[in-house]
Amino acid sequence: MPGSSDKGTEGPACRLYLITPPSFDLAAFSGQLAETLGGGDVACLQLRLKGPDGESADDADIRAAVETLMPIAHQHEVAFILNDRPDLAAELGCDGVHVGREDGDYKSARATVGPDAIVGTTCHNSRHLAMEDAEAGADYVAFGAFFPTSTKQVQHQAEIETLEIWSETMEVPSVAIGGITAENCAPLVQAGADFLAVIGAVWNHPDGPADGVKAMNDAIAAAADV
Ligand SMILES: Cc1ncc(COP(=O)(O)OP(=O)(O)O)c(N)n1
Ligand SMILES: Cc1ncsc1CCOP(=O)(O)O
Ligand SMILES: [Mg+2]
Repeated sequence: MPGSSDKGTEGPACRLYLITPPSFDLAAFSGQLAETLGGGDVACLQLRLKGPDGESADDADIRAAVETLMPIAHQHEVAFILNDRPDLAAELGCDGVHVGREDGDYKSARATVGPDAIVGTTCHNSRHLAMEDAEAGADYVAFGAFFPTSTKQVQHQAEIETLEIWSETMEVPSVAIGGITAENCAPLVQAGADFLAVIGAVWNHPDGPADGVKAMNDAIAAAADV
């Protein structure tokens, strides 16, 4: 993972993992994305075109979004990760892919995208699943949902203790997700999360998404400073 946890060495111990809004007008969103990524530190951007009920955009819309948005991410030195689709990630040259438990397993994602791409997996609240994927070679493991969210109908809640034990015992970076905001993120940072993945906290920020990035950066820095 880009700039992943440098606990005890240099650089931030926890960084922002930004996920796109569930839908957007591509022309308008590309300008907004550039402005947003200019708002502060973002480690990676995940393209996730998917509504709260799990309905995904069609392949043509995903392809068009990757072709337009990946260069913008790269101009800001932000890694570009595609949700759910190792096949399209490989075809389109994305930096990585995120796969959940219903998106095929880690090994087949890795076989599709190759050895150099980032592969992250959803592990809900399970250190067992995370350990299996980490040992198989996953670049990060994601735990969640930590807080209530209206962005996705979630079936699993995660506990801060899961993150704490993971960060004390394992080297593979962890991502925390689900209802995370600048106001509630401190315990996740202090539990050792390497990345905080957010949608609403940035895209629904009352002062706009660039301020949303800045607010998350400031909250992470403040929590890490305690
Ligand atoms: C970083 C990150 N973590 C978890 C998820 C959720 O993936 P999944 O469980 O497959 O659910 P969908 O996002 O596909 O609805 C994620 N996308 N990113
Ligand atoms: C994709 C996903 N997986 C678990 S919760 C969630 C939604 C995260 O969005 P938000 O940051 O708006 O709660
Ligand atoms: Mg998925």
